[in-house]
Amino acid sequence: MESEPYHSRIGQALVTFAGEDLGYGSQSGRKARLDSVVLPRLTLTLHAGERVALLGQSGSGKSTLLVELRARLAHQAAWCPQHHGLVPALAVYHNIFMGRLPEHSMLAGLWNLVRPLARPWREVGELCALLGLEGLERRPVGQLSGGQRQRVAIGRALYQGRTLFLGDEPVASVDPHQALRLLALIDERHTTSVVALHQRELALTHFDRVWGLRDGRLVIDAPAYELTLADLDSLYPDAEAPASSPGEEAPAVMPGPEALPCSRGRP
Ligand SMILES: Nc1ncnc2c1ncn2[C@@H]1O[C@H](COP(=O)(O)OP(=O)(O)OP(=O)(O)O)[C@@H](O)[C@H]1O
Repeated sequence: MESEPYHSRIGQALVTFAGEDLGYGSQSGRKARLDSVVLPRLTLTLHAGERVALLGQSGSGKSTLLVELRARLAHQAAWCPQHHGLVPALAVYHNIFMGRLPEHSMLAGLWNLVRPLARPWREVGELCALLGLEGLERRPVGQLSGGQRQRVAIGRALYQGRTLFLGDEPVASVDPHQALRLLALIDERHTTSVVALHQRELALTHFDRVWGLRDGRLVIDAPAYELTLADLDSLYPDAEAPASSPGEEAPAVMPGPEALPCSRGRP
């Protein structure tokens, strides 16, 4: 994937965690309290120009880290969440258009719901063509396949037009060829990205840097060219464990209404 050597693309630090606790808590008045720490004493830096693969087994804290990055990067970052956050009853066009909703007036937003505006219609159509969604612009998202929905969610993030991309498993439901094409599209339109994924090979071949989480710790923070698949295997201690018995499912992560991602500095 290399267009320009990694080191020459790296710019200034965009976000630094210096021994901070990341986890979930609650808000009382203006005070945030951290009730459960997922990533204690996290130390890492994201630099401009880096393409980072974020790995770790389920529950290791990838989403927790991404949500905190998003909070710190505010409007610089396009966001593609794990569960897509699409509105099933609305058409593909409207779901992608929502990426820029905050930039439009309330009236333009409402008008566009009834009758798409010419310019966004053209822009979204172009994006749909790139994403392999051409001809589906008017179809409600609830009538799409899982992979198509995933591409709509990526389309909405691309439509935000930011320089930085944060994706929580954005290529989990597509085939390996599509995954490569989508990652290339994300790279083309963003100078910096952090992408959670489970495809270890992709992490090594497509990204500059790998962050690996295990047992609440960042155990890998290294350039991809220094790593091997065996290094990444060490992030998945359960890989050899016997499969769970039928009917025994991993607990779903269901954030309670009062639980808020938050962090606590620890100098
Ligand atoms: N809202 C919340 N409140 C409290 N704990 C939470 C909340 N969301 C997640 N957790 C816990 O934080 C830990 C890390 O979860 P997180 O979703 O960050 O993991 P993940 O690596 O993204 O997992 P997956 O690959 O399954 O998406 C888990 O133990 C989870 O149960």
